[in-house]
Amino acid sequence: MKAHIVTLPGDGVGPEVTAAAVAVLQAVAEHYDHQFTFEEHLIGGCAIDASGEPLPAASLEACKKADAVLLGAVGGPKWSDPNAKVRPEQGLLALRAALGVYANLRPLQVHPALANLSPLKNEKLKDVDVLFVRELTGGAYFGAKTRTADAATDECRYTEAEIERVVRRAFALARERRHHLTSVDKANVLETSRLWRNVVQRIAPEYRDVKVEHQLVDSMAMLLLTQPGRYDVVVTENLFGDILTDEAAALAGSLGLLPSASLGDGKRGLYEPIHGSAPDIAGQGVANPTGAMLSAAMLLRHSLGLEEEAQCVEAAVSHVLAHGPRTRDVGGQGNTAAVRDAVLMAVEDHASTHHAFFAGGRACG
Ligand SMILES: NC(=O)c1ccc[n+]([C@@H]2O[C@H](COP(=O)([O-])OP(=O)(O)OC[C@H]3O[C@@H](n4cnc5c(N)ncnc54)[C@H](O)[C@@H]3O)[C@@H](O)[C@H]2O)c1
Ligand SMILES: CC(C)[C@H](C(=O)O)[C@@H](O)C(=O)O
Ligand SMILES: [Mg+2]
Repeated sequence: MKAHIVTLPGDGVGPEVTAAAVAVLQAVAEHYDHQFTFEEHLIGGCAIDASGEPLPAASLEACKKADAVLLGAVGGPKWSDPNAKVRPEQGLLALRAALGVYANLRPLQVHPALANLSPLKNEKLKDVDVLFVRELTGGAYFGAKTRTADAATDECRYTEAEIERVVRRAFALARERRHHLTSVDKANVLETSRLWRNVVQRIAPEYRDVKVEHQLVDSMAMLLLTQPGRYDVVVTENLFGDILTDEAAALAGSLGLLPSASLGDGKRGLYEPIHGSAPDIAGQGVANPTGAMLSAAMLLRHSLGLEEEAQCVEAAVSHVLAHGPRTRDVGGQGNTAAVRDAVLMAVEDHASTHHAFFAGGRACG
């Protein structure tokens, strides 16, 4: 198939991990006879430096015309002055809003080879398989903001329609998985959370085969660490989802491991690892590219409908996590390039094993 992919490497380690993810997509194209074209654009701090804007019009226009968008990370100390008029993160938020990608899927699994890195020893970590569905285009991130000399506000606003579309997406995903949905809110305090809970309760009867539970976000933060194996799909609002998924990354062993897919109503999606620009390691070539490469797998699955190819990339990444090389955040000494090259070889192995075995079929892994 033909697909046009816009890449937005961004800042810090963003370009380092995005290059690895693009290499994986190029390997998939080569081994499965697809034609993927790539077009790189600016976003974030590098875009501010070049044009004064965190999301230049040319970048947004290119994303709107693409089949999928692959993003690295934005931000860094150079642009983090709290009094700055323009910030890299505004570019990312504007892009998510403009693409209408309201459902941010963030899967969490714990690779058996990394279980020793997890803070949990008492849980069967191999049973951990959680899909977070984070609302991505509403809440405090997008509400009105005010600032006076000695006070500031961030309005947290949700409409029923905004809640309903992401909750329906989460129910549908629960149906494809283990039929269990946990809705996380702060309904004991926040009006937006009471509306959120009302919407979940109203919709639930349409999905009788899905068991629903409500959990307050503070206790959820604790339960995620003590009983992660009991969760299937977890749906929550924007800010809670941001925080809980970095916590989830600690369970997996590193923030560098987790991917994400941001989806709207169409096929086009925005794919990015959940981590940031990691200024403390940027430029050293040691960033873990796993989250970015698994985001590329999600791109193949959700925007291009290439499930077998997605599974091939996931199997290749899993193979390399098991056998190395690994980056130092996950206990290894390998650099980004070494991990990338090992994954590329594993993709080739999987693809060619399959072709030899099935004489031209396309399954892999
Ligand atoms: N999607 C995004 O673009 C995104 C996401 C989160 C943070 N940010 C931005 O990134 C900047 C830095 O934020 P932060 O330091 O709080 O979070 P961060 O995710 O950049 O880094 C947190 C810690 O995790 C480590 N880490 C992150 N990614 C890694 C990887 N791939 N491999 C190995 N280690 C990795 C870092 O070295 C650091 O120690 C901020 O400007 C923030 O706004 C951007
Ligand atoms: C950089 C920032 C705006 C972003 C968010 O909070 O959504 C990041 O933390 C993420 O998780 O993608
Ligand atoms: Mg975050």
